[in-house]
Amino acid sequence: MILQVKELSKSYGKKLAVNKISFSVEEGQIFALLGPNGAGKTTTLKCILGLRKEDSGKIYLGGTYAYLPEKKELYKYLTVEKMIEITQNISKMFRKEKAVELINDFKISLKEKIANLSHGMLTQVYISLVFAEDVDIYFLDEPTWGLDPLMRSKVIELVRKMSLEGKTIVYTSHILPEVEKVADVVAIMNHGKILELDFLDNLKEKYVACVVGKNENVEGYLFKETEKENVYITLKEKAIGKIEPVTFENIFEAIVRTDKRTANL
Ligand SMILES: Nc1ncnc2c1ncn2[C@@H]1O[C@H](COP(=O)(O)OP(=O)(O)OP(=O)(O)O)[C@@H](O)[C@H]1O
Repeated sequence: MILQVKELSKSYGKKLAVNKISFSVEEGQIFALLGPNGAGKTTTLKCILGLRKEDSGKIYLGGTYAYLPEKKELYKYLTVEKMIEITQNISKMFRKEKAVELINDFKISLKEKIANLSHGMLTQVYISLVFAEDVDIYFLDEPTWGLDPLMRSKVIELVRKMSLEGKTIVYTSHILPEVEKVADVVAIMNHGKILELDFLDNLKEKYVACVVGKNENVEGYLFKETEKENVYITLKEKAIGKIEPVTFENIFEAIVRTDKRTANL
């Protein structure tokens, strides 16, 4: 195990941003932390990286790491080339040739000023700088935010390649089809809690939708209501009535929309 988080909590004043969450990540795994805005994903990453001090809980991080923050900001008045040079001077693990190769792959000129890059291009430069670090674990906070579909695929391809090389990836995202393409394990967060944590394949396997009459009660997440029927998303063994398959998106939506306590799972 390369990362273990145990009972981590963090508040900002009265706001409980992360509420006793636990998970662990194995070497070489791609671990996706999912959840709607404000779920507590960034705070979790920041506590792991020591950028925020947790209120309670234990964190074990057993390797070198690099971090792609949610706010992708680089020094505006430098060129991409200068940015690479500076990064090389401050980081022992940085491989200049790798950064240049990745930036060339994204078809961005090394002579370009950071200020002239579009949001997507800036993200690509930042991702290249992060992946050029020869570390054990990469923490990526919304690495594909603001990228067009082609570029998103490219980044996801990179994530997969790094994982094949034995690197560990922990990343946050809102984009479920993309997560589905690449993640080994997913943790679904809402209101500071992890509501579901499993291998993606297990998760898709263990839930089904069941359609029951209005007066029937199912232990599960109420997903849809029609005049005559209710549709629940529930664990296979708890399902009654007419059973239908569900997509990962359905499962995510149901878990995030319904409070776990009312779901009785
Ligand atoms: N510096 C801060 N001061 C006060 N409250 C904060 C601060 N940072 C985050 N929060 C609050 O903590 C909660 C969790 O925020 P966090 O940024 O961790 O969520 P997130 O899941 O990363 O959201 P998003 O997907 O929108 O980036 C939110 O309610 C947010 O408003």
